[in-house]
This record gives sequence, structure tokens and C-alpha cells, in this order.
Amino acid sequence: MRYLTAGESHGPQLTTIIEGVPAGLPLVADDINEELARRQKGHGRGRRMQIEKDQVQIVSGVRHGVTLGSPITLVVENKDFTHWTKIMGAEPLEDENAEVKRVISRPRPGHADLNGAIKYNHRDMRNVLERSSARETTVRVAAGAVAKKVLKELGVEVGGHVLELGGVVAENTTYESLDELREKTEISPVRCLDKNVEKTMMEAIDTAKENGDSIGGVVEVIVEGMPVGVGSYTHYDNKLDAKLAAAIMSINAFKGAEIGIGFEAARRPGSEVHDEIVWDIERGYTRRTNNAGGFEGGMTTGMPIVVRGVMKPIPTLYKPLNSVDIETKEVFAASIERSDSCAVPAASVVAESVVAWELASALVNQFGQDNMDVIKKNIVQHQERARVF
Ligand SMILES: Cc1cc2nc3c(=O)[nH]c(=O)nc-3n(C[C@H](O)[C@H](O)[C@H](O)COP(=O)(O)O)c2cc1C
Ligand SMILES: C=C(O[C@@H]1CC(C(=O)O)=C[C@@H](OP(=O)(O)O)[C@H]1O)C(=O)O
Repeated sequence: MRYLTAGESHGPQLTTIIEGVPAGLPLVADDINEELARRQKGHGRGRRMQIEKDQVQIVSGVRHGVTLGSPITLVVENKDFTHWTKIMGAEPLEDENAEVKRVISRPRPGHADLNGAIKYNHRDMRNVLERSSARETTVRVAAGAVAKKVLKELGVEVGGHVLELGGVVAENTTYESLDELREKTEISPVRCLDKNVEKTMMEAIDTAKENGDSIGGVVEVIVEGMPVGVGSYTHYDNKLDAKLAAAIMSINAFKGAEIGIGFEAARRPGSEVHDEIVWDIERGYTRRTNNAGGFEGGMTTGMPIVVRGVMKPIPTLYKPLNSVDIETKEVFAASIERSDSCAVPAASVVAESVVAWELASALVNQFGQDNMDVIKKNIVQHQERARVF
């Protein structure tokens, strides 16, 4: 499976074309809309989220609520576009002196503005920020919703939560089942499982906002039900854990990824890192612990997958840092119109989506690509062989 996304942040719409989704998958707009709504929530977002109410239009690849096996096109409208029609219009401007020709020449430290402008030779940095904006993650979540449907049909469940926010760390993150994790995080304004720190996290966001600052954090994605042996050790670009790390790192503002105990493995001896192997007739091979986070040798172990990602603080600051105007070369401290002060809760939904995409894609590629029935049968057979192996 593969997908492309297109669309500018303040343009008319965002689009994704998804290719390779098997035929026979039940899929309706509400499956996707639910995920889009989850991405829009979370304490700390700016005014833009009050303007948008993301809803998908399925314009190809689905008939009567079932996928056809042909490319699926999903479209999400930018409601804010009505305020930007002149600035973002595709037609050439009739009046060369029009006010909308005003260019952005002041790059924000931490955003894509300066590097993007130099690379593409844009004197107007709007041409960079429109596409580098995390608005694009809307349609990545839409594609992820389709991936989650594929996974659910194959018995694989995905959940995510916020582990850390602006230095406030969640301690009690236990949950009985992914259903419980999802229920608890859905009612938390910061998508955190630990009720004791939820309020402190919100206060940290409010304080950052009052100070014109921003904060980042750590998110975790957990996946249950993946069969053993998905991915491969045979070649570097077949390693599924590497694909997950790249997917997490591709999210705007994400600066690190770890699987299982991750960086903690550097501080422990091998005897306290590696997970002992056990076998019983019902479950086949499992592990006593899951420090590896569901991966060995680039392949799934059959244990839950645990992936974490770190998000840096939002770059656009009301309390501006110094930068240089590319026209005058003068130092300036920029004032801004609007921005999120924290988007970690929203980013946890994006993280779930990109992880779901990689896993669904790997399952479909490995177990037969054309229709859901064949894939399901192949997975059942594979699981049975692995159990008694
Ligand atoms: C959900 C989400 C919302 C974001 N909102 C903002 C924002 O309001 N203002 C901003 O400057 N950056 C925001 N960012 C981060 C920038 O998009 C990101 O820092 C930028 O694309 C530069 O890329 P890099 O940080 O990965 O190097 C957001 C990121 C995510 C995931
Ligand atoms: C629009 C979204 O996030 C945007 C991501 C973003 C950025 O620079 O990444 C900047 C802000 O855009 P604006 O300047 O229009 O307020 C965020 O609101 C979204 O998540 O849907």
C-alpha cells in the first residue's frame, strides 16, 4: 500500500490518494471522520482549530461502503480558505501591486521557512510554510483511519497516549485493555492516562501560553494482535521497526523515536534487556517481558508493539526569538498572528495513524494484496503454523 498527500494549509482542500488497499474492506466516511475529530482535540491548540471542522469526502475507490481495490481518494476541505482566497488563489494576479502580494521575508527559528526558501528559491516564505505546516497531518490521519480499518479486520488494535508534556511525566500509565486505554485518553484533554498529572500538564500548557512560549512532549503508541514474523531481517529496507521509526520521525516537529525500552537499553546489562522465550499450546511462543517492544531482527515478535516519539516545542512563538529578514538582512523579533502553544495530544493521534499505516501496509504486502478474505485466511494459517512450530 502507498499514499500521496497534496494540499496547502490555507488552500481550498487537502487530498490523499491511497493505492493498494485490498478489495472487500468495509469503509464509510464516519470511520475516517472519527479519527479526524480526535486529531482536532487537545488542550493548547490555537484559533485555527475553532475554524476547521474536518470532514472527509470519499471520492473514489469505495462503492456502497466497501473498498473496490482501486485507488481511494479522500478530500478534506479547509474551511479557513474562505479567508485566504485572494492570497492563496491559483490564478495569476491581475493587479501586480495588490496588497495580497505582500511577501513573508522573516523566517521563524525552528520552522521550515529559511531552509525551504533557500532550497526552492522562494523570496516569499508563504510558499514554504503553506506545505510545511502540520495541517497536512489531517490527511495522514485520514489514510491512517483506512489503515486502522484494515488492521481491525485482521484482529490488530492500535492505541496511543501522551507520556510527557513540558517536563511533566505520567507515572501511572497502566490499563487493562486497549479499549480501556482508548476510553480514558478520549476523555482526557491532554490524552494522558495518569489522572494525577493531567491537571499539571494543562497548567504547563497554560503557563507556556501566558508566557508566549510553547512546549513539547513524548507520545506512545501501542499495537496488539500483530502476528509474529512481519517485516524482515533480510534487507535494510525490509526492517519494519526501521519503517516505524521513519514514520514517527516524519511527523512535523518530531525529533526522536524509540521502540520498547529504547534508549534505556544502553543503561542495562543484556540479562535485563532481552525477553525470555516461553511456549504453551494455546498461545505458542511468547515472551516473559516485552523490553524489545514487539520487534527483533526487524520482524514482529507477536508481542505488543510499543513505539514512542518525542515532539519538540512548537516553533512559532508569541515571545519571538531573533531572526534575520532575508530582504534587509536586519535582525528582527517577529510578532505573530496565531499558533498552537502545544500540539502533543493531537500529535499522539497522528503517531497512531502513521504507525497503523506502516503495519497495515506490511500485513497486506506479506499476506496477499488483492482482497481481505484471502489476507484473513493467510494470516490464520500463518498463526497456526507459528503456534506449533
Ligand atoms: C499537530 C501539529 C500541530 C502543529 N502546529 C504548529 C503551529 O501552530 N505552529 C508552528 O509553528 N508549528 C506547528 N507544528 C510544528 C511544525 O509544523 C514543525 O515544527 C515544522 O513543520 C518544522 O518541521 P520540524 O520541526 O519537523 O523540523 C505543529 C506540528 C504538529 C504535529
Ligand atoms: C491547521 C493545523 O495546524 C496548523 C499547523 C501549523 C504549522 O505550522 O505546522 C500552524 C498553524 O496553522 P495556522 O497558522 O493556520 O493557525 C496550525 O493551526 C491543523 O493541525 O489542522
